[in-house]
Amino acid sequence: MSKTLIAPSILAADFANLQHDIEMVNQSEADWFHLDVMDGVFVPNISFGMPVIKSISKHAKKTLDVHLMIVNPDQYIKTFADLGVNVLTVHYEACTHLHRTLQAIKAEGMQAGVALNPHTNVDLLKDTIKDIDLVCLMSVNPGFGGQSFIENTFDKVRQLKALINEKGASTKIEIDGGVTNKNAKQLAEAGADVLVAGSYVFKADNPTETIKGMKELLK
Ligand SMILES: O=C(CO)[C@@H](O)[C@H](O)COP(=O)(O)O
Ligand SMILES: [Fe+2]
Repeated sequence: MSKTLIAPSILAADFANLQHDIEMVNQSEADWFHLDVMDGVFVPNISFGMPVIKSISKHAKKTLDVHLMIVNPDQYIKTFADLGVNVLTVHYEACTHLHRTLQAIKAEGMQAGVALNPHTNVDLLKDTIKDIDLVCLMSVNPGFGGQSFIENTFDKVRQLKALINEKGASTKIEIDGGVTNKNAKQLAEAGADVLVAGSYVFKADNPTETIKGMKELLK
C-alpha cells in the first residue's frame, strides 16, 4: 500500500476564521487542500467561488485540489489555473466532451480529475482513463458536507483500481464524502490514494490531532 494522502475539505472549515483553518492545515500532516465549488445548478447548494479561492491560494502551502460541482466547467479552466490551482476535477455528469475538457485542463498546466456521482459506473471511464490524472469517487451525493458514507464505494474503488491496472494508467483514486477513521484504512487497502475529509477533521475538538491520527492509521 503506497502512502495515502489526506485532503481536508475546506467546506467544513469556519469561514469567519478561514486563515486560522488554512494555517492549521499548513502546519498539520495533511497533504492537500480540497476546495468544493458548487453552483446551485449541478448540485442543490452554492459554496464559494473565485474570490475565496484567490484568498486561500495566497495562504495555502500545499496542493490545491479543486472539485468543481458546476455545469459548463470549461469556461472557467483558465481562471482556476491563474488562481494557482494544481488539480482541477470536473464531474463526468457535467461534461459533454470529457476528453476535450481534460486536454484543456492539462494545457493550462494542471492535473486533470474526473468525479463520478455514486450512481455513475466506473466502466464509463474505460476510454479516457489514460488521460485522467485523478478519479474522484463520490461516496456521498455531491452538494453537502456531513453526509453518511455510501458503503458500495468499497466495490467501486476495487473496480476502478482493476480498470487502471488493466489499462496501464497511473491515475490516482480519490474518495470524497463521509470519510472517517472508521473507513479510511479499508479504503486505502482497496486502492484509494487520496482521502478527502471535511466534517471529520474540522468538527473535531482537535483537527490537527485528528489528521495525525488518520495518518497513523494509514501507515
Ligand atoms: O464534495 C463534497 C460534497 O459535495 C465533499 O468534498 C465534502 O466537502 C466532504 O465533506 P464530509 O463528507 O467529509 O463532511
Ligand atoms: Fe469534494
